[in-house]
Amino acid sequence: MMLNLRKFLVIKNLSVRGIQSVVPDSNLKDFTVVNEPILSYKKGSKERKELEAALNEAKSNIVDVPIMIAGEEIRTNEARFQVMPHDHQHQIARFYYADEKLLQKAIGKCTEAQQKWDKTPLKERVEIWDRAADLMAGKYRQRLNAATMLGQSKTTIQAEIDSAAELIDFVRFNVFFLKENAKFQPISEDIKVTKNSVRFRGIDGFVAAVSPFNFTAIGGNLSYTPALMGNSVLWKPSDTAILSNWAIYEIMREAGVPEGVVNFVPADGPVFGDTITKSPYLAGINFTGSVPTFNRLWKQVGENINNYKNYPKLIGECGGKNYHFVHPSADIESVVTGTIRSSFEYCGQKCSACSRAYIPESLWPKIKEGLLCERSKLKVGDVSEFSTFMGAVIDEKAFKRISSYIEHAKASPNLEIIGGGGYDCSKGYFIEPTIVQTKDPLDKIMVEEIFGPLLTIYVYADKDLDATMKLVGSSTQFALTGAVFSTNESFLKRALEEFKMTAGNFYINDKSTGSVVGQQPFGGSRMSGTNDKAGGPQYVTRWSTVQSIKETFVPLRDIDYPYMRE
Ligand SMILES: NC(=O)c1ccc[n+]([C@@H]2O[C@H](COP(=O)([O-])OP(=O)(O)OC[C@H]3O[C@@H](n4cnc5c(N)ncnc54)[C@H](O)[C@@H]3O)[C@@H](O)[C@H]2O)c1
Ligand SMILES: N[C@@H](CCC=O)C(=O)O
Repeated sequence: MMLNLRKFLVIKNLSVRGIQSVVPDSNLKDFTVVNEPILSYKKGSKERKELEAALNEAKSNIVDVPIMIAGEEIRTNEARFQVMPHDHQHQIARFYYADEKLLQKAIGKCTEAQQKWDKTPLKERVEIWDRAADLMAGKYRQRLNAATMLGQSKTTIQAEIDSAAELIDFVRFNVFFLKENAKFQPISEDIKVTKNSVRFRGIDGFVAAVSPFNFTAIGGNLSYTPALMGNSVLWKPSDTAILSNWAIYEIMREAGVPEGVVNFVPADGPVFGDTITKSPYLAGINFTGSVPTFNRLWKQVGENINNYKNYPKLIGECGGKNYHFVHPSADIESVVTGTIRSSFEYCGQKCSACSRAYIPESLWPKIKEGLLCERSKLKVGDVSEFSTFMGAVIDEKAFKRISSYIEHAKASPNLEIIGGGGYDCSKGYFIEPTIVQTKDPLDKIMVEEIFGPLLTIYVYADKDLDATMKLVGSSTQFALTGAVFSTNESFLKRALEEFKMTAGNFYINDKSTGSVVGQQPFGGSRMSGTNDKAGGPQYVTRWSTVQSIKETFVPLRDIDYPYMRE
């Protein structure tokens, strides 16, 4: 019996001998990337003139933004409008909600498109992304910035670092990281006998990208990075970032992303969440937003777990209660400048914004003086004016939430408003940059995410340094960003250990905001998110389902093992 079988194998394997590897190399040429430069917008500069023209154009139009499903433009009977937060009677975009039926249609088309898209060689995808980055950096830079400034109430510099630099960086660096990751191939001990390889595959099904209002770049990253890796996507933008997100969609289409690969589907949040989590084809959720929304989605996935074709991948980057911890040895000017910028740039609506600070009694008089002096110089108003430091908060809901904390501060005996505290929504949703001092380090104002221009300070007795350090990690459920200020090396070493689990992004003698793609990969731990580090090298691989392939070129001969014949 054994002999006969061997004979059979020998004959069969004659044809195996001549076969070469059938697994193609990725063929990605090597290259390096650098971060997109931030333009100056000085008076008379080319970029300033171009931005002014783009702002005028965007202000004088209401852009009609359809739902896009596999290239089909869809409009429903009920139109909605995006307004300028700093002038809420001024509409800049008209858009429509996809209802459950349209979302089901999008899921079908998207899942179908994935099959073809995943076969597109990496090289071709990389070329599309390269073209897109060039379009964003050149021809469409000011369209993106103007849409972000007017729609999300960002000042020139805040738009430039978001909808220009960070967005372009996401597009370029994710391609770079894909290429770097593709370089890794597993060990093949003798290539003439066996070749081992891995290849990236998209996930069969669809990925739901759900993006927040506060960063245009995040919308682009959440939707197009899964697409780069061979997935197809249903992108639900935020209602308050429609215009800038639509610009990204149009640019990616012009660069060559085929119809159906990313489908632009504004929708009511819960309707979207309920529909995608019910679908057996849900391959993943790429979410950035608040904790309650992500928790709801996660629970719904759990409830539907028996229905899916794949275990859906869940990425959720959520909120924060970010801190500045100041040691008695700190450089006062750095503390003041960093805290003002972190707490109040973009109205404190960066997930990384400082909203609680711990300051030693010995430095408090000088730091207080500095903070109040700098705060009083901040101009709040129309973001089209180049002297404006901050615009309005995003919408009425945010305005009410933030002003309720100001009212809480006014009413509480433990809290004192030492700067700002005013708010007015008659024209735009304006809230003054506000500084509160608290006697209670565990008051809700020091614990909950507020997401607005409100900084609370707890002044600690220098002798209570150790106990105060403990408060940083124990006060809140979040661990997104944090900063420590000190000129004492041994204290900094200690802080590095003690604060290890309190922040996914940790800063030493720098403000808690301003992460840069490729430089400070971004994400928080604990309830601040799954910490998949957008802008870092691993992020792209999260959106791939990798296949390992073993090819054997030498015939298999033996069923038994040598020791069995001894
Ligand atoms: N960690 C990070 O990287 C990061 C970055 C930016 C923003 N954020 C966080 O985002 C929040 C602010 O953004 P936001 O106000 O847009 O957050 P949000 O949670 O209100 O909304 C985020 C997105 O979810 C959608 N949504 C709402 N309910 C939904 C549901 N039931 N199912 C599916 N989608 C639903 C919204 O329409 C929006 O598109 C803050 O908490 C901030 O800290 C975190
Ligand atoms: N990249 C941003 C955070 C994004 C969240 O809003 C920063 O670090 O300032």
